[in-house]
Amino acid sequence: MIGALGEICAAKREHVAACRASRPLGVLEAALPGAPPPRGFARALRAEAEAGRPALIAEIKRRSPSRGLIRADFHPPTLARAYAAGGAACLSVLTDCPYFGGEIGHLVAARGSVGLPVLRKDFIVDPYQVVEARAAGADALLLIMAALGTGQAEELEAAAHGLGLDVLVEVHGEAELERALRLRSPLIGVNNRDLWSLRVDLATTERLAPLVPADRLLVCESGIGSHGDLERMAAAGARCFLVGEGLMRQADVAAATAALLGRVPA
Ligand SMILES: O=P(O)(O)OC[C@@H](O)[C@@H](O)c1c[nH]c2ccccc12
Repeated sequence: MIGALGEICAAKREHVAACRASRPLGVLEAALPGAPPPRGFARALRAEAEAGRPALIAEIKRRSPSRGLIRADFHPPTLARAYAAGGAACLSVLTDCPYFGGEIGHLVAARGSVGLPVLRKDFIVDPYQVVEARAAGADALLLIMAALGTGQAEELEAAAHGLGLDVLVEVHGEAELERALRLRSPLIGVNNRDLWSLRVDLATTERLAPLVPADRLLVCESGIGSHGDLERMAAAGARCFLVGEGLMRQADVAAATAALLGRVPA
């Protein structure tokens, strides 16, 4: 693999090897019974969508390879509470370190300060990371089809489901969507950002939404900056929305979240 995604996944494999050496899988597994029970990530999204409200997954994201530093004033528990106050249905927390400035501790801290279900947002390439996610209290994780073979994705999904984690399966093209639909997860994320070139185009969701079967829940990801963008994506058929930068750049995160959802005048 070449490009941004290839580089990140190669670095991730090395990182996982180092983690495994310092904290063997058996140690992580021993921590699982002490982890807080899963909160039902897919269930929370479905409840919002069925009530006719846009279901927001609000993301805690310090930096990114394409945008550099996004938020200097970065305190995950405060951000989690602001998102909950603004009306988010779920949280997403970046736990990748070198590229996104995250760490697993951010997820633990954010989750501990609110009652919302939390997605571990990372580049999951190894079953070790699935156990690590659940041991830290994650309620769901992301699988990126562009980074995984179908068999590998199936194996990681089975591991996640086996631990009670929900899975958001991410695609950004027709071939990836076709492979994603062979998995069991009801949550299909269409990423408007191409993870190879890092370019964002909301038309990606418009192109792929008609190809997502009605029994799956479509999550529109990336590049949503306003309530108008959200309405455009809703018109394309999305009922769930994953938003990071557009909210992370605002001084008043709770007010910005409510405005994005159209709960107060924008
Ligand atoms: O900050 P944005 O443009 O609102 O995007 C959020 C989220 O979709 C994005 O962070 C993301 C989607 N899929 C990913 C995979 C890895 C890292 C990051 C992502």
